[in-house]
Amino acid sequence: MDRQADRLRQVPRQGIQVDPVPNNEGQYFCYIAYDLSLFEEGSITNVTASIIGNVFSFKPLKAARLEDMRFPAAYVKTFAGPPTGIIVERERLDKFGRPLLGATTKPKLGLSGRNYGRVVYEGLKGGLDFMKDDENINSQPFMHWRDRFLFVMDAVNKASAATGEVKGSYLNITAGTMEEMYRRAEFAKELGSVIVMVDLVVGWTAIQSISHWCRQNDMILHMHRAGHGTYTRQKNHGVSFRVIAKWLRLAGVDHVHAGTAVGKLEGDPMTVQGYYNVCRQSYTQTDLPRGIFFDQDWVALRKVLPVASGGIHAGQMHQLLDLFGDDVILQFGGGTIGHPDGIQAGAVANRVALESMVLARNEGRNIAEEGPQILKDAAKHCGPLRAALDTWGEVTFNYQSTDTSDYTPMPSVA
Ligand SMILES: O=C(COP(=O)(O)O)[C@H](O)[C@H](O)COP(=O)(O)O
Ligand SMILES: [Mg+2]
Repeated sequence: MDRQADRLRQVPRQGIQVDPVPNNEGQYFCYIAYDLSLFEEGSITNVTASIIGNVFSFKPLKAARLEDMRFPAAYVKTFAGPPTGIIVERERLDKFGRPLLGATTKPKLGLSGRNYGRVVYEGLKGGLDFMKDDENINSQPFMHWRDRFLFVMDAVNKASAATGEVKGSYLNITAGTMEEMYRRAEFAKELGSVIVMVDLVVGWTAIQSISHWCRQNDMILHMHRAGHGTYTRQKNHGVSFRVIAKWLRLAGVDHVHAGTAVGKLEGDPMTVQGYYNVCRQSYTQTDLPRGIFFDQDWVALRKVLPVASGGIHAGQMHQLLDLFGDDVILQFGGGTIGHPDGIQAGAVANRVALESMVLARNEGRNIAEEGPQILKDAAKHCGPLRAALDTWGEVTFNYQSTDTSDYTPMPSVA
């Protein structure tokens, strides 16, 4: 890594530089610096058409992977960025000093609007801050979008009244046309929702358009990265998610799914922390163990709140808090709704697990090591947490083992 860092310092500000010697996998690192005037200001669509438009299909190229990008401050300044940002979101929600808690409503397909609303109410009443539509919940024959919005907002209002807390549910406005997305967004606003959601598959122009709408309407924008795995997962071809995260911050989303490290979906801890840093730092420094190749000045662009979601449960609370800190949404779908005593009990278990862990951390305890005991102690006074730990068990996965094999040092070119 040191040699690679030395190498990075020599990267030119213009032109192409290819390492003369391949790494152990027979791959070459290549650095390309483009002239700023080749890009339209404020358009991720234009950036992507240029950077990944044709290159990846060239015949002589067996495979290529875009690992990272650095944007000059002058170009960053041409984007509006997240419409709300972490600071304003926390103020609007009146929630500070802890991660936010959410859950994806399950089963993802098949519920009627009324039954869907019941799940939302149970989760929020039990202590979650947010519930969330799943990525492919749009407007299907079993539940039209308007019915979903009405039943969900009824649940949000009732749960807010019952708990005295600000609550929300990400209403997925993803649709086949922009006109329809705006129609759904307007209705969400009319009903008093604080947040709307779109899927990454809507495309960059649609993301930037809806981001502008959110900015004009004081609405939080949640982004589900549906589909990203088709081009981010293969380590020798495609685009790293850290680049997608950078594009999304520029394009302007408030939340983005960025991985869990300890859940059911791929992503090692250090690399996932790198994605989080890109989302929520003011200035991201080169950090090769976390896959960050370049310094990036975000020039006062607001911060994106990363979302940890995908097969996580209360028994992993210490790991999640230790890995990601406070500025994150911890989203337990099956880990709430699959609770043996019901959805509300699942939400109570997650809220109690989170608050006990935050309290222990604030008292100076080492939660990474003492976490399982802290959870067991909290469960003595909380039946739902006890049942959750009995159901999903002790955590055995060693999240500190870090696979950095993707970033084998480049050979020296001295
Ligand atoms: O439905 C879920 C998670 O449900 P559950 O909590 O029941 O596993 C989401 O679509 C995943 O978060 C997507 O993955 P990612 O967040 O990595 O994009
Ligand atoms: Mg999902």
